[in-house]
Amino acid sequence: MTATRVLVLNSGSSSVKYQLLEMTDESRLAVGLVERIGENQSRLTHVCLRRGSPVASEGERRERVEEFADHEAALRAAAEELAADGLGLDSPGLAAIGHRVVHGGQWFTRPTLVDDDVLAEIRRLVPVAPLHNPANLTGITTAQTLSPGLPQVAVFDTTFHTTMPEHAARYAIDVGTADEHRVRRYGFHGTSHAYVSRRTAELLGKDPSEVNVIVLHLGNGASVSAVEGGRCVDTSMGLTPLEGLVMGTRSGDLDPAVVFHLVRVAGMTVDEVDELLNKRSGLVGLCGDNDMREIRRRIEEGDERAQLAFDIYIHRIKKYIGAYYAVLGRVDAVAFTAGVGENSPPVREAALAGLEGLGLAVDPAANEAEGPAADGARLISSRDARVAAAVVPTDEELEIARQTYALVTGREPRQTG
Ligand SMILES: Nc1ncnc2c1ncn2[C@@H]1O[C@H](COP(=O)(O)OP(=O)(O)O)[C@@H](O)[C@H]1O
Ligand SMILES: CC(=O)OP(=O)(O)O
Ligand SMILES: [Mg+2]
Repeated sequence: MTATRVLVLNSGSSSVKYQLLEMTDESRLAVGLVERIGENQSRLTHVCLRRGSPVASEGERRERVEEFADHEAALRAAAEELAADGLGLDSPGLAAIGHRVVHGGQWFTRPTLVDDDVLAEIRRLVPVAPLHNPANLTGITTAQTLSPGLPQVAVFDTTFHTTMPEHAARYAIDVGTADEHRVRRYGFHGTSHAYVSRRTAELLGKDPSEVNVIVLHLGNGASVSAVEGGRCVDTSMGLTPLEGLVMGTRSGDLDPAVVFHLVRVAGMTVDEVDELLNKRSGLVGLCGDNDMREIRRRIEEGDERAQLAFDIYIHRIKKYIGAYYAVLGRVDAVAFTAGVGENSPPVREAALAGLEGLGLAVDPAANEAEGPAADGARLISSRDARVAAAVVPTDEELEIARQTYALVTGREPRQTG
């Protein structure tokens, strides 16, 4: 049996998303999610879409609610579910496992076959991606144990941003100190920004090299990037995934002196400030909820705290659209993606409201409608808008699978959407 399948693991701080793909036609054989890892009511949801052997029926959805104490336990459970469908990690059809790795520093400019040196480098970057890289490492080492000898490929969030020019990547601090400690802007969600900017070009009927796109990746973590002819020229996240937009639990941009103030005047430790800015800020810090659905529901009921949190969130997005418009000079499209970007018409409407002077205008009916394309990608701008606005669902897993399969087979990755 030729090995043409790729398992993709996207390990987040408290969840693992996984997908098994058949790369000859890019179909999904199984998808799953383990949420609330480390809590006593973790939940595993597994859907088998095509049988590997006659055990489970197609489209069967299974759920397990139990305690998965850590990412290793979660991955072992996911592997059991795959095995129950005859799609186990030891099946001969599996060509490789592709891992999303959030921080790859400056050096990983392409997907990389994992060896001990690569693992050591990902470990060295833990201090600058404390919510993500430890989970990514556990994902890789557990997969190595469960499928010894199988190629493990790391696909980095930072890679797409390594094309940023020096004037966008450097902070204006002492050069010697910055270089010694590798303090610079790396950017994240790169796999998503790459995929969505290409898919947006395709939606406009153009080659990626011809279009300039502002991509708004609005998930729990959120970032925006300026993509010029297919290359990233600026992005809102920096040394860590804390800079930039207001996020579910992270503050995004603030005056760095806020940190000194909280340490010196409020008597907080550096670790306490770190926890405040990463976990108790953003939407949750402002109004107690980080889920945009719940925030919109509260706004409908007249809740003022939820309204203010929403307004701050939108104001920051607008500032970045303006900034990246200036960086790019000419913009062909603004694309919304990830959980909030794909599913929240009020966010898209508010983010582009009042930007008619920049050539941006939303068609209210299109903004509410479902997309005609199979993947849901669609234009939401009004006819007279000079700059397109689009909803483009991201597919980090497909992109990681393509990169992984290309690396192990020695072929170029597919470039469509
Ligand atoms: N139907 C919806 N309407 C508004 N927001 C939504 C909807 N579905 C999901 N979201 C938002 O998307 C977020 C998750 O986005 P996602 O891209 O999956 O994040 P992550 O990959 O960081 O876990 C949720 O926290 C919620 O705020
Ligand atoms: C880098 C980052 O913020 O990732 P996520 O949105 O998955 O938390
Ligand atoms: Mg995400």
